[in-house]
Amino acid sequence: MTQARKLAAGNWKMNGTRAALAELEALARAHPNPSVGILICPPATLIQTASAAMADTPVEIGGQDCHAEPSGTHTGDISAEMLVDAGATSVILGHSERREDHEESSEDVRAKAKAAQAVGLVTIICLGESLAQREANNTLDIIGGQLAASLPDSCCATNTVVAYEPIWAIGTGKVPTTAQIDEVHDFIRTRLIQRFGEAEGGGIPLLYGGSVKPGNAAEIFATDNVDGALVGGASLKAEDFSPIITALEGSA
Ligand SMILES: O=C[C@H](O)COP(=O)(O)O
Repeated sequence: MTQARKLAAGNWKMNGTRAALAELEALARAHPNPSVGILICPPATLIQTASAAMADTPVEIGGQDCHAEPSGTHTGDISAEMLVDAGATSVILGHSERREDHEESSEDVRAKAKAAQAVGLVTIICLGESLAQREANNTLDIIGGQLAASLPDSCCATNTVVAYEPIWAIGTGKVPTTAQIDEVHDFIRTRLIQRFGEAEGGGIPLLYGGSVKPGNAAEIFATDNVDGALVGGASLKAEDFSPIITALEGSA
């Protein structure tokens, strides 16, 4: 049985304009007193408005990336301090779409995580294997390598969340079996405890991400060492994300 806190996190990716804030309002109305954490990571343009709109609600707002440097000549980038200034409490780092689109390495992710944790952000660090890597039976090697290199030594139960997102399950409707999720989450938990100790490593929430929907959430949340989800497409509409939150609240 996991000792980590539970979290339902939504990653809006490059979706949403101000009109989408109505979905946040609806989500907050549906969950005035949730027993799990609720986080939405909208595009950067909406962080300040969204955090102001959610100020008196349990819904927290996060970023989708940050730069490793605090300031400087980095056109188009956003620092961790800027996210905090805009009202973010968390930041997603190392999502496979950033690792691929922006050629981010695990070392880049670790530098960003250090910068984010230094200003008080919770870092949601993403790991995941490709279909080719899974089919070659390399999943645990890949995940182990990404985990070791992406997490700085400053990680602990209160400033870190790890999200396992098999790349082949993202936005595809394909979901691993619960046995496959269980194997990877158990492996990550064991490595976290080996590195950070029972209290800290055992307390870091482990999220599953990849085609989580209202119809499969309860089964996924019943899996050992699954403390929540990082949800893409189904987090864009309150009517889809709300039952996922409710399923997490109902999980043991
Ligand atoms: O960050 C979220 C993941 O990439 C999952 O996306 P998805 O729920 O649309 O498959």
